[in-house]
Formats: sequence, C-alpha cells, structure tokens
Amino acid sequence: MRVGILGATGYTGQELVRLLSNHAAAEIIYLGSSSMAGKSYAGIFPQFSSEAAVELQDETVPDGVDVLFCALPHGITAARAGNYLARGIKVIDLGADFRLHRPEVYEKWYKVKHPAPELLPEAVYGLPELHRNGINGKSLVANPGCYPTATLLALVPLLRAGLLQEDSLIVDAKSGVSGAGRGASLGTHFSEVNENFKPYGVAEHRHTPEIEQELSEAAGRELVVSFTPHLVPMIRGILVTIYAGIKEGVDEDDLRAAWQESYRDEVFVHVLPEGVWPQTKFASGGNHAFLQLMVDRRTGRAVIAAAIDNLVKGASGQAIQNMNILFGLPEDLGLKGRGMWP
Ligand SMILES: NC(=O)C1=CN([C@@H]2O[C@H](COP(=O)(O)OP(=O)(O)OC[C@H]3O[C@@H](n4cnc5c(N)ncnc54)[C@H](OP(=O)(O)O)[C@@H]3O)[C@@H](O)[C@H]2O)C=CC1
Ligand SMILES: CC(=O)N[C@@H](CCC(=O)OP(=O)(O)O)C(=O)O
Repeated sequence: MRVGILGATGYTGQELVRLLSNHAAAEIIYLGSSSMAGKSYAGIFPQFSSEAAVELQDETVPDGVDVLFCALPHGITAARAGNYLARGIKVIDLGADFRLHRPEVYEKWYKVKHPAPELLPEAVYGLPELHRNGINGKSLVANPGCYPTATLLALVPLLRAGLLQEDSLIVDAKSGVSGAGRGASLGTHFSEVNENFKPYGVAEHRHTPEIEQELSEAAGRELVVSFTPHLVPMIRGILVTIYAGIKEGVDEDDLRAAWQESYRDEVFVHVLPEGVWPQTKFASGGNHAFLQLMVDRRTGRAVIAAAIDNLVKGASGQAIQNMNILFGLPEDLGLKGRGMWP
C-alpha cells in the first residue's frame, strides 16, 4: 500500500511514521505539511533518518496514494475528504470530524459548522474490537478519540451484556500531555504541567458526546455519563478509572466473563489477572489496552480501569489497525510490539 500522511510533523503524524516504517506492506510515499513543505523529514526529525527519507510536500495529495492518514486539527479533514474519496483514496481521519453521527452534535460541542455532513453516513467509527465488521469495505474511517478508546473498550461489553446501571457511569480520566498535540499553549507548557496535576474541560469536554454516542448504542438507549479528564505531568499514556453501579444479582464474575467473551480472541486488549491493575507504562509505545475491574463490596459499585498509550492505541496505532482491516491484512501487521517497557 502506498501511504500518505497529512499532519506528518505533528505528534500523531510522527507516531504514524515511526510505526509505518516497520510495516511490511506499507510504503510512505507522501508526507504533507502546511508549514514545512520542501524540508527533509529526516532533517527535522533525525530519529527517523533511515526510515523516512521522504521530503515534506505541500498539502496537495499526489496521485498514487492508496490510503491517506489525516492527522490534522479538527475541521480541516472534513472539508477535503470528499475530494480524496472521489479520487479513490481511502481516508483515515485521526481527528474528530467523522466520529459523531449527527452534525448538530458536532456543531454543539466543537462550536463550528460541520464542513461535510453529507459524508457522515459514509464514515465508520473505527474502534476495531467493537465495530470490526462495519470497518471492512469502507473508505472513510473515523479513528476514535484517545479517552473514548480506553473508556469504550472497558464499558461497551458490560453494557451490551446488560450488567450495569446505565445512568450511574462516572469516568475519571488522566492523560499525558502529548494528548494535546505539539503546539504550545498556556495550559500545556512545561511550567504549567510539570509537578502539577489538574482537571480540565470539566462537564464540557468534546469527548463526552463521542463516549455517550457509543455507550448509548451499546446499551440500546440514550444515556449520559460524567466524564472528567485530567492532565498528568508525563508525556504519554491514558488511564481511565470508571465507577459504575451494577444491576441486581450481577457479580464480579459476570462482569469479567463479559470482557472475556468479547476479548478472548483479541490481540490488543488484555484483561489482566485478578488484582493486577493497569498502569500506563504497560501500554507505552504499543497498540495494547490493559483492563481490570473489581466490585467494591462496601459500596456495591464496580471499579473499572483501562490503560492505553494515547498516541498509539489512542491514535496512530489504532489508525494503522484500521488500515490493515481496510486492506484485508492481518490486523496486527506492523503493530506486534508490546511497547517500550519490558
Ligand atoms: N495527540 C493525541 O494523543 C491524539 C490526537 N488526536 C487527534 O489527531 C489529530 C492530530 O493530533 P496531534 O498530532 O496531536 O496534533 P499536532 O498539533 O501535534 O499536529 C497536527 C499537525 O497538523 C498540521 N496542520 C495542518 N494545518 C494546520 C492548522 N491549520 N493548524 C495547526 N496544525 C495544522 C501541522 O503540521 P504542518 O505544520 O506540518 O502542516 C501539525 O503539526 C488531531 O485532530 C487530534 O485531536 C487523536 C487522538 C489522540
Ligand atoms: C491531554 C489532551 O489535551 N488531550 C486531548 C485529547 C486528544 C484527542 O483524542 O483528541 P481529539 O478528540 O481532538 O482527536 C484533549 O483533551 O483535547
């Protein structure tokens, strides 16, 4: 496959280059940049010198690209995707433009008009472990957000099995700072985040409707969640801790059985042995998610945790997993590594 990447200089773009450089069936033929066209990629990022001997070009996607990863801020990809699709290029959007099925929900939470609502029915929500059959044969994939990926992997099987009190869900999430991208901002520069730990986007984070959309689909009825993200002074990693009431008569074994049933044959989702709780370092650098739960006998609530690397399973790794599905390749091609920690 001949691969193109828009936003190749960003964090998820760089992660795509890192992972695709070890992918046996993919060749990067185009790296697009709005600000650095004409420069050598390896000149800017010497860590990729042998893998990415491609010069950055402007954002005009050349003919010959089979699949285009759009690692761009939201709002940009939707305006251009119709053109790429018409040229027979498969599009995997790492941003948020095609994740929400209803344009009015996008417009409410993202505060911009959706540039291409007519394309929304063509898009599939690309969380392979939960929507694999829907991805096959599509040309437009909405790669999920990082917090939704961790949250949905934990909750969807439990909701599909009807085990949780659907209106009781509280999602307490923490992310490393790379989740905010490469650009500097007041809230994310070194002295604001180092030796500090803070919530943000309280009761208004844009991942809330994405999580609610997918959980509602799993539960078979509209539901709402309390979702609070926090910024942690580290670079990579997401840990979500979820508190959920359980239905009368349900116990820990039932919850665990629902996970096992869903993830038994999955290479990237790991239900940890009882008592072993996920840590972000398990996931760092790899396309893997780690899950654990217990029922707190005192409160009667389930405590559920999931860890992923926001840049890999939460973005670029998952995007490559989606590419593998679109092209009928083994899903773990180029993604086999367990990460940077032993
Ligand atoms: N970081 C993460 O953990 C995750 C990010 N995402 C999503 O993936 C997408 C990319 O994220 P990420 O790589 O972190 O972002 P970055 O800010 O690190 O990179 C985005 C890149 O987009 C390019 N770009 C093109 N047009 C513009 C523009 N108008 N304004 C700013 N940048 C522009 C820039 O490269 P150039 O100047 O070379 O064109 C920039 O490097 C976003 O939609 C993000 O929300 C999704 C999941 C997780
Ligand atoms: C730490 C941090 O800032 N994280 C980002 C989420 C990254 C992500 O998944 O972004 P998109 O949904 O926009 O693609 C945020 O809270 O906006």
